[in-house]
Amino acid sequence: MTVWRERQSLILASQSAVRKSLLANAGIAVETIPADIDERAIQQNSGLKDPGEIAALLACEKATFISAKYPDRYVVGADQTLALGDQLFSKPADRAAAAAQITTLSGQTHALHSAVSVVKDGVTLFSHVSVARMTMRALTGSEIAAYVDEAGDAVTASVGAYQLERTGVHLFDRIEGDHFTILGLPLLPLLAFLRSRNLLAV
Ligand SMILES: Nc1nc2c(ncn2[C@@H]2O[C@H](COP(=O)(O)OP(=O)(O)OP(=O)(O)O)[C@@H](O)[C@H]2O)c(=O)[nH]1
Repeated sequence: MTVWRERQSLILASQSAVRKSLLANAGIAVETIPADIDERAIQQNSGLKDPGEIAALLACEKATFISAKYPDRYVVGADQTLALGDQLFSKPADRAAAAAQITTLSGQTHALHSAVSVVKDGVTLFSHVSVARMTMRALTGSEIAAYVDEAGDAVTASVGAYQLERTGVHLFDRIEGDHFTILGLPLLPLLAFLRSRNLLAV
């Protein structure tokens, strides 16, 4: 059963398995076509410093890039940034970089900005950014090493070096914000927009 009313499926311009699963589990017919854009170059050329604005720009760029190749299709783009004060983090390159990043985040509260855009025929129909605040436990070196060993290479798959719904949950004392925002997709605002366009059956 699908709740998606369009004849053609929704396109998710993302390689993110968890973003796809969030949409598919909501009963939406979705296909993934990752956008091959240079995120770091776009970010640098924009001159933007605000983590929410950076996420919004990149989400829109991904959706627009794919929309140009798929006329008459609804395309969703998403992006997530992590900020500790003025410091922005990217996905750690390897386990050692993940351990160093977690050491920096330990005992502090960082912000995850997750942005989503919907583009059709090159027109941005919807754009939204949600924020979650993540308070990490004060972790010892051996606790961080044990976490990285347990989480494995998955630590390089997300900007925070954690998957909250898996081992990452052990890193936190407190979480403020919605679960989907933390996983990288402001799902509820996206569904509200799609519903407002009469694209959902529920
Ligand atoms: N499973 C899981 N994934 C997370 C979590 N937090 C962040 N992520 C993922 O980390 C990635 C954030 O990096 P992005 O650059 O936004 O997206 P990406 O994975 O590179 O994919 P693109 O959309 O193709 O750029 C996304 O795939 C998020 O879904 C989490 O707690 N759990």
